[in-house]
Amino acid sequence: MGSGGSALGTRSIYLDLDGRVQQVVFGSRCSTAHLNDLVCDSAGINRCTPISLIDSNGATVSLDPGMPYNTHSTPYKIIQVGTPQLSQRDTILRDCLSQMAEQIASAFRIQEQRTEFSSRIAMLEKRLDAEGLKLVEIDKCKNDIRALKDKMMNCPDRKCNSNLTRSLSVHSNDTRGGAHYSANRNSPRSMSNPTLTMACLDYKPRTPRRDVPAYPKYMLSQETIHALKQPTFDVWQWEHNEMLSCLEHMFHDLGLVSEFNINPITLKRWLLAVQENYRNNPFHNFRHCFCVTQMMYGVIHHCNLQEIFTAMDLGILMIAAACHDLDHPGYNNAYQVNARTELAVRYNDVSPLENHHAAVAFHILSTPETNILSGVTHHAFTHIRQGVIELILSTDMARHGEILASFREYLKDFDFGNPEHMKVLKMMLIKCCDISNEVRPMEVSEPWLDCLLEEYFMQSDREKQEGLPFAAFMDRDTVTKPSAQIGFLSFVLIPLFEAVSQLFPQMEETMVHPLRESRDHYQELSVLQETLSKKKSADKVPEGDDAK
Ligand SMILES: Nc1nc2c(ncn2[C@@H]2O[C@H](COP(=O)(O)O)[C@@H](O)[C@H]2O)c(=O)[nH]1
Ligand SMILES: [Mg+2]
Ligand SMILES: [Zn+2]
Repeated sequence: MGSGGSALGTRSIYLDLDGRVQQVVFGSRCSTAHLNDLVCDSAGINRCTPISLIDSNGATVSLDPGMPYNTHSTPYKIIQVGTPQLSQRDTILRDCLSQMAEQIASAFRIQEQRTEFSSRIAMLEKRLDAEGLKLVEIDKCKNDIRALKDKMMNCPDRKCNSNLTRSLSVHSNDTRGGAHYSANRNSPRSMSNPTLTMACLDYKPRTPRRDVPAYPKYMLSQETIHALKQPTFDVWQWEHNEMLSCLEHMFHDLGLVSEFNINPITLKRWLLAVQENYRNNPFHNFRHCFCVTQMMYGVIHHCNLQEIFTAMDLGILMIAAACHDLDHPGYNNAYQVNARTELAVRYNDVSPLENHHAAVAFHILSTPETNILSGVTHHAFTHIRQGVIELILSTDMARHGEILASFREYLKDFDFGNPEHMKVLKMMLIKCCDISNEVRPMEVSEPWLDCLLEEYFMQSDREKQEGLPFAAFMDRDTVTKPSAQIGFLSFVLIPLFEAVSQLFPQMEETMVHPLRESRDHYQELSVLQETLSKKKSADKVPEGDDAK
């Protein structure tokens, strides 16, 4: 083998690169690493690739500056012996590149996932569409959740826009000491949600969340006891627990507790259950239940109904009044029918709400702890049940004309001994109490109108949103207080009370007169509003038009 040395201190080796011979020249003081790089560069392979040289005899030659020389005719072959060993810089570069690659891949994966999610959502939407109403139901749920949140913020069961002064009082220890009922304005049932009721075909009434402790006997002041019997009673000044105490007093006072052999604790539990099964709708809430029952109690005293009705009938009137709007969802029968809710489907569009109120009433009475009728005979229970159902069903205003017409017929020769006459009289009485807000003083009745319109507007807003028919009298764009009341007073309330007052003339002064006054008030208000709006339009006429 000849020496690859030179006078300049350089050396050279020959490489066989796929049959082509290449000379590599390097300095005599070149490092092994540098020589490695030179060989790799000549062969066009990565400098990091571990290589070995093989001589013409097949022997391995170590790659270092002192390696044996060779000639053009005995070139070394290059063998790659492993994966490249990376320099630190290359390692960093490789890591960066692999991270970038990973990110690009994951971006692609995200895109793929997005596409997959989109198609899955589209599939679900298709399925929901295919299942028709369910999509609407889900929307309703969402709206209801929104409405519930609004309601929680606004505390709806309240006295609307009214600032009444306390004219009546409750003895300080009768309800507020905690030993009695606790106020429960914002119970979790505070939702206007027909969907939830509708979804629950086997309605389970709420049971009182607290048991009734042994408590000191309630003490209503004499003033309150007296005021409770009047239609002028200020129903806005009482907390729920106070209203419960008042209701309790009424049942005791009418002798129903002894007549029905009611355990006083069971009465308290029943009242709590009734309260808890009213929702916090703007209008159809526990306070409305209280108003109707208090008016019934007032009418019983005012018209001496104890003389013409049995205790059982009085019980039927009072229980029906307290239960007549149980679990009202805040949307009327027209909505139930048009929206084809579960209630409408369940009751074949026939008074779905009233049927539901009655069913809830008897669910409550089917629970031993809240069954105020557990002490009566089987026969008496059946009679009371029939009477209460009849009365609650008669509160459907769709039956107003029919019931009033029957009563007018019987009035021609009214017979207090005729069960059919008495049944229709009871229907008339609960109907009167149900819509009696306008009988009350203006400062009590007007906030109720605000509440009623609030509930109406909620319904028509929803009907518009759901593409359902909506009633003009519920439309916020057209209704005013006078427009809501003049017709209702003239054609519904006054004729109704006038008919009953033919049997009980004492109602003329206490109830029919206030109704006429209210009608006159709203008629005056209507004229005033019209004049004002005409003046407003006139003021808007441009000056140039005046000159004409
Ligand atoms: N325009 C008015 N409508 C009234 C008023 N008070 C009651 N009503 C309507 O009657 C029903 C009564 O049935 P309910 O069992 O639902 O309470 C009520 O829904 C209203 O539609 C009134 O003062 N003005
Ligand atoms: Mg009702
Ligand atoms: Zn009612």
